[in-house]
Amino acid sequence: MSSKLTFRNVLKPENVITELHWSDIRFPTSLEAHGSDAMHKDPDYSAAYVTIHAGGLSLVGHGLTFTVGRGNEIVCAAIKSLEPLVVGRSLVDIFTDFALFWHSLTCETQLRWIGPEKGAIHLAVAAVINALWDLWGKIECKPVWELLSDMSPEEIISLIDWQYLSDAITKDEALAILHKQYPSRRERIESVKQTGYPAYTTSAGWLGYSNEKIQALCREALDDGFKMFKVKIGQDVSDDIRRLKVIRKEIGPDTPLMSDANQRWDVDVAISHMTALSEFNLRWIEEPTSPDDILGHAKIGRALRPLGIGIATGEHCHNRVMFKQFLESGAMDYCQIDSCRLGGINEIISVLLLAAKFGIPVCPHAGGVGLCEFVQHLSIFDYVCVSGTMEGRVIEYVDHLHEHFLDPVVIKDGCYMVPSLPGYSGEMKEESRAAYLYPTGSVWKTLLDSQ
Ligand SMILES: C[C@H](O)[C@@H](O)[C@@H](O)[C@H](O)C(=O)O
Ligand SMILES: [Mg+2]
Repeated sequence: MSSKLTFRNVLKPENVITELHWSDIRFPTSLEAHGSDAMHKDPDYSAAYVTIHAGGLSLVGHGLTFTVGRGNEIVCAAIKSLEPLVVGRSLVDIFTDFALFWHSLTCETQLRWIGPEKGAIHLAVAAVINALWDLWGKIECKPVWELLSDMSPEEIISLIDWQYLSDAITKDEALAILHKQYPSRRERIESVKQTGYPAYTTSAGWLGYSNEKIQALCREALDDGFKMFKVKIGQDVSDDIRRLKVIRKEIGPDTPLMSDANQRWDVDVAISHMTALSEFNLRWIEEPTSPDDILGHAKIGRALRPLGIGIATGEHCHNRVMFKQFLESGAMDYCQIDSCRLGGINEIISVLLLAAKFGIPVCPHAGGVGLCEFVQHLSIFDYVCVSGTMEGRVIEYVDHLHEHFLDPVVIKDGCYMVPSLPGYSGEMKEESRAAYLYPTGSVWKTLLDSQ
């Protein structure tokens, strides 16, 4: 079979991208400490939001990348710099050789200097690529997980830029992983439609919440059917012990509980701090130290695994090359892909395949705006086409800002229900985009005037 994608649907050569728009949308979540952690005390969950229009098409692609506030200024400027690489391109050309187009964004000979494939420019790539996947799903009338799950193994691997991967995974190995799961895809689609995909909630455990708020939110989450929780830690040991006691009292000693330090510690401090918390039966410590410190994570992992604590990381992992090193060196027990930090689905698929090869479960990061909406598609695809299992896997859930989306996630009994509308589920309501536009939208006008 050819590795180039063939069109099942209606695209024509004249469907050329005519407009790429970006806007700076921010939600004042810091007012109530939603999303707060040991390093980000005042996050305003924000989206550098992109729309893509093409000639002869009424459908519009919507995408975003996530920041926690002022970073939006820089990411929006980076999206603007990508505009000449996107406008004027034909959709048929993009989708028939998506890897080539992806490479043209990440390897543009002047822009690549400020990456390559990391930081603001890569977040901007993610916003554009997310919008293109949304558009593709809408054109093919399928939710993105289904668009992907209807592709042959050869088509799937044609989406990936294979540069820098061959020492860890070859195309043949990737094909073998995908072919192994191919015959049983239908059974898994039926099963995930019935049961949904398990979620854990972080919403009860933000660092800035009082004891009373944590208690109330734990009870609410248990009533809603959540069976797994995550808590923010990392200030000082005694404060963490206080918070962990409150949570354990509410959820019981055995309910899976994960912890997240958001890069707070030096390596040795991480080991001693987590050793002091070992009585709380924590399944993982997430981002214990600098997200770039692969050897440091490996060292922490060696010290904490005997205590039953695994290492989770990935939400700040720049690209497939870093994931390759984390996975190959045994520095990661849970692989937390981020839908907006990696350069969109094309790069994420390569990480899913690496994780499958190294036998590490993928548990996506979703603590942000729109991230839950995106990552559900990725985990369902992983289950159907790549890993073939939900064993040890769980998707993060945060209970914030879903009301602003046209196709928000649906959680039942602690599980994500399979999305059914065409696209990537990240389209924000027009009125929300207008109200939260920074700094001129009505919500910000009122807030800024009152300060
Ligand atoms: C500032 C943000 O809320 C982070 O704390 C959040 O993404 C977090 O790391 C998470 O794992 O959900
Ligand atoms: Mg985290």
